[in-house]
Amino acid sequence: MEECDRCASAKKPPTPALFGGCRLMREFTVLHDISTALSQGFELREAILPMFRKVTEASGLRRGILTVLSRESGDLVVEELEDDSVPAKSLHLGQLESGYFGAVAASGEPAVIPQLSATVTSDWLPAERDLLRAAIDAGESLIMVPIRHAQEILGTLSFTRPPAGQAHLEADERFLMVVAGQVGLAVRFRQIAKERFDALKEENVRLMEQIQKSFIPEGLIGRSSAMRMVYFHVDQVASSKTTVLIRGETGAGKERVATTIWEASSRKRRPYVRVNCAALPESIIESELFGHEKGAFTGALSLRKGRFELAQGGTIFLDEIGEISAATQAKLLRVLQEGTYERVGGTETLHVDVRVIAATNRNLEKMIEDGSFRLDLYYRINVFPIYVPPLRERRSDILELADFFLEKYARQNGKAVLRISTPAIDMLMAYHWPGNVRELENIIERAVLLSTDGVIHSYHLPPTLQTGEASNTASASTLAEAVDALERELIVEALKNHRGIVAQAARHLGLTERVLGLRLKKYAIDSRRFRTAEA
Ligand SMILES: Nc1ncnc2c1ncn2[C@@H]1O[C@H](COP(=O)(O)OP(=O)(O)OP(=O)(O)O)[C@@H](O)[C@H]1O
Repeated sequence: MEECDRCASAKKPPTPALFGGCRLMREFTVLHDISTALSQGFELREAILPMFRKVTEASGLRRGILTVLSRESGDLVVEELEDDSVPAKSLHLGQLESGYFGAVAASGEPAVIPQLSATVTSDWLPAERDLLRAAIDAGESLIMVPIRHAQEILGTLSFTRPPAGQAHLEADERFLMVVAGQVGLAVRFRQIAKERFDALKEENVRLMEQIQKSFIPEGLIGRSSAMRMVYFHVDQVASSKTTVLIRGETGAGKERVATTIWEASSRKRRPYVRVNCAALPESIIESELFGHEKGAFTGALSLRKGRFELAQGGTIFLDEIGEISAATQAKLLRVLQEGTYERVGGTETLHVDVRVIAATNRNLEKMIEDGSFRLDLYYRINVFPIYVPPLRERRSDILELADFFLEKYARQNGKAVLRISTPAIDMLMAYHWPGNVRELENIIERAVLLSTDGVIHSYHLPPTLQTGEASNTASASTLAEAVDALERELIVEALKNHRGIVAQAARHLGLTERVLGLRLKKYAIDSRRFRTAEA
């Protein structure tokens, strides 16, 4: 390798050719590789082991050892070492100043021992001797440098050098001091990251416990952890006047959540005004929201109060807020910022004290990018976002919701519908619910109306739910097979309802006992199975 300019101009031979050719140039390259290695991975190990490899490959040094002072116990601990014959993790080198490694860390000065075998004394800890046993036996040298970050000592970095290379220990020390500077940064960065990560983890556990214990608001069904998170947020925000933005797919329950917030708030006895921004034509939305003066436009025969005025002192729920026009966005922004507005066609400035809850299923961030939603309005409404998850992400809520709607619509329609059959439950569970809770509610309402025997069967559910597997008709590729599957289900249901008594089940199905017996044989149904089953 060629000399670098610095070696040549110094008019002295290049520093010893340990790296082959000019050591300075090689060191520079290696240091670059080392800093790249140290920036990898979240765990210290993922950075240190590649660093050891780079150093040993480039320099002929061996047996990298990293010790780090524990920030909790103050002990010096072997964090990583290259020689995997030594169980590093069990090596605690004790408090600073005990032993040889501790002395280097405490003094903050590097140390070089040219001949380990001749130097190890009783001052060394047994753990240190174990750590370097192979190097002592091989007559190697030890170069140890402190690791610092700013002025704080973090630990030590050491390598050994086989006997043949002992002439270069000074250059090794200088090189390792530079490496130690980079290692110090890497260690400190990961210590801080780990402490923050642990603190967040603890906070997370605490919050999850709180969420598990948190209240379940009346009228909101579902105990899935996703919904508990919603309840937790409702609980946190309800009593304040903070603007809330509820997000989620259509039918997921955003309006239900908004109503719950109002019900749980101190404004419960004050007005609650709902506005569906998507349902109002652009031409009238402003006058709907802010009212208009008499004669403001053709047809404005008298003064009309807007929804904000009607909600004075209470709460306004702006559903589908993503649908409002640019002009209305500007006016809304002013209301949110200053609490003032004028009626359409009016000059009098009105002051409002209204808590705003908004909801949308639109991607507002994308709308901001497109220029169809104002960023400043977004900041004003996105003060406390609550995300209502889609039903397919909280399947454990499906049955509870289905039972809730079953009871509601049975009561409303004066019907004694008591339960949902197992195949129907399977279908409800297997479906992907693009219309979310609203779709489930509509389906149960319809099924309650269709049911004649107090049970919701799979055939009471609409064809969109007939996913084959769920309705036990997965292999029903022909009409005959589908009919068989349905017949089988009806027979099983009848047997369940009549505790396995074939005569009663047959009567219920309008069959003779003999015909039902033949069917049981055909479908390999054992009626005795239902003797203890729930009626
Ligand atoms: N967790 C729930 N518990 C009980 N009923 C619910 C729940 N979630 C939703 N519902 C009911 O489902 C139906 C649809 O809910 P809601 O109108 O709140 O949905 P949404 O997200 O506001 O829909 P959209 O985006 O179409 O306005 C309503 O009848 C509502 O009462």
